[in-house]
Amino acid sequence: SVWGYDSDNGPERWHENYPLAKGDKQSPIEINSKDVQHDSSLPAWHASYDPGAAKTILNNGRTCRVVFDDTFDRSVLRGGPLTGAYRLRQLHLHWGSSDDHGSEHVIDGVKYAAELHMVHWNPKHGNFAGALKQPDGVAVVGIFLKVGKTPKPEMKRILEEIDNIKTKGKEAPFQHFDPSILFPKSRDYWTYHGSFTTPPCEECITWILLREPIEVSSDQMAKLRSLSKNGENEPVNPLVDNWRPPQPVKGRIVRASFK
Ligand SMILES: NS(=O)(=O)c1ccco1
Ligand SMILES: [Zn+2]
Repeated sequence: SVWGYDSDNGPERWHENYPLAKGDKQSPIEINSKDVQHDSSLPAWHASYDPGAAKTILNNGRTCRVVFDDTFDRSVLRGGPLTGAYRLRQLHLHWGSSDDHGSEHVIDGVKYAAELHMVHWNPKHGNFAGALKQPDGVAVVGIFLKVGKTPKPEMKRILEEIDNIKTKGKEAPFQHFDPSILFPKSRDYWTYHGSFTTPPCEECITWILLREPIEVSSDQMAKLRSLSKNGENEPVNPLVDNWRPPQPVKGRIVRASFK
């Protein structure tokens, strides 16, 4: 059966069809501050996104994804650990069945309610498919979502669309959206080399994980959990717990831009 997050097709079995899943540079990982190397030479990262590049939002049965026009250098990420400008292709989220878990990366034992990924690729490799085969092919900015009392209004736009994409395969226009409004105040980040957290789990990602979580309300998390894995007119199967657990670090160095 197609890969997913259930007991019969979940992360423990992905390697049966996707051998890369057992590689030694897999993501996510657990980050322990005591093992992190502060690198004072790490530059700041910069995103310059064109709100006009946002196109659609869709439920693919595994996550809620916003897709951007990446046919030219329209919305790009540069700096930080990166060389060159990486094009924004899509953003999506991973979340739990309750507020106490849901993120993929775990920070000093802390699991956040959700984790938002902004996926960018390096145009020097021609196209996204080519970038997947390169160690410097893809850059993902990860933002943690923490449940609190002062939810960030910028998440509203995405969550308002949920009602239009309840079931698998549903898509809706999603335009005039600049995802940089989702960034927290601080630019502090951790970076390490890893993989896609979903099959085929290619090890082509420079991860840039923001230290400061953004806040969402418990109601907003409930909204996210109202998405379904199933298609219209199929038995309801809630889209929750679409996260891969931390993978072996295997001696990799995680650097921090901050002390
Ligand atoms: N979760 S992730 O960011 O590694 C991913 C999977 C597919 C595209 O992006
Ligand atoms: Zn992801």
